[in-house]
Amino acid sequence: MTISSLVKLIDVGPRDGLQNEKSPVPAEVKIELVHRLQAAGLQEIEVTSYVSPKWVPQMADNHVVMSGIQRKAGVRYSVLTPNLKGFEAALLDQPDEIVVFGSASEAFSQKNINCSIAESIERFAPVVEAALAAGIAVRGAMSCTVGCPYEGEIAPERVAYLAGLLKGIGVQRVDVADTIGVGTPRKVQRAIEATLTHYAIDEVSGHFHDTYGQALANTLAALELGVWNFQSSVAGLGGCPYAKGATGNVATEDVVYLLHGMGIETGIDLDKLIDAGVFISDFLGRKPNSRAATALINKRAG
Ligand SMILES: CC(C)(COP(=O)([O-])OP(=O)([O-])OC[C@H]1O[C@@H](n2cnc3c(N)ncnc32)[C@H](O)[C@@H]1OP(=O)([O-])[O-])[C@@H](O)C(=O)NCCC(=O)NCCSC(=O)C[C@@](C)(O)CC(=O)[O-]
Repeated sequence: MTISSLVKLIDVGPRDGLQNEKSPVPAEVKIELVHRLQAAGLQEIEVTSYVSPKWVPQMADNHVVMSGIQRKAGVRYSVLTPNLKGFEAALLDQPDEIVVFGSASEAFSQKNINCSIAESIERFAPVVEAALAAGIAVRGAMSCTVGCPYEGEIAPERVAYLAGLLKGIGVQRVDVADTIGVGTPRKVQRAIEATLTHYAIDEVSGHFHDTYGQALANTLAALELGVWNFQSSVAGLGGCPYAKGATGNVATEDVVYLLHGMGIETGIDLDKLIDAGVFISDFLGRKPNSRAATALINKRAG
């Protein structure tokens, strides 16, 4: 398989990146982050989630954030919707894409969305149907495709099983997520290959957390299989509230540096992206968790 000469990145920083922050991040800051990401050339941004504010308080301002964004033509804004209640709320804010989020691990499904895998599919089915009827695209996030914080290693067959269930209810494309960042290249490739038994390569994206420093290697391994859609988080923000100890997604800056270094186009201006990462990191009172950003910031400082 040839490596694609073009890669599409979905920055999930405003959602996956910020959902785990303990102190509330004001809606204006989230909106400004989205504006900076789109100005840097991101064409897909995962903005927020319509989940229970009791479960994830940081995303309680979903409506304020979504309605406060000055949308840029050509940019796709996606949001997470776990059930019809979330979808109905999201619909008012007109996302371009909704994301239902399932898990290859039963235990993680219970901890994250309070139901079994089978029950999650029953909940997602009417959401998918309603979204497609409203002309909204549907993505499915598949958590724990290589490892689970509660069950340990996850076999590729379980990924194929989940992918098949999502395909069966009409989910158009899926993310192969290494939620806790335990994956290494061959394991990640097996999870992707399992997904490819139900989805075409153009419908599969990689979503790698960087807990063990493997996310860039895993990105390269996915590229080698022909994957050309990836999720990443500006400044390496994030973590999942139901995956203790897991760190953020791979930093978008690091992925862009890797891709541009390989001659792969992303449409992203790395300098502007770094500034977006500095903006949100300054607000959070820390340095961007990106090796490329740190190196280039030091270089700028001379
Ligand atoms: C899914 C539920 C809602 C089920 O939660 P539940 O308690 O089973 O739901 P319920 O239907 O019994 O409702 C309980 C209460 O929640 C309310 N409720 C019910 N649904 C909604 C909604 N959509 N929006 C707002 N409120 C809602 C509902 O109205 C009710 O309110 P009450 O009567 O108690 O006041 C809950 O478990 C939840 O919100 N979980 C949040 C999970 C989450 O956001 N996790 C993080 C994102 S996933 C992730 O990060 C992984 C990913 C995608 O990045 C990929 C990867 O790396 O793996």
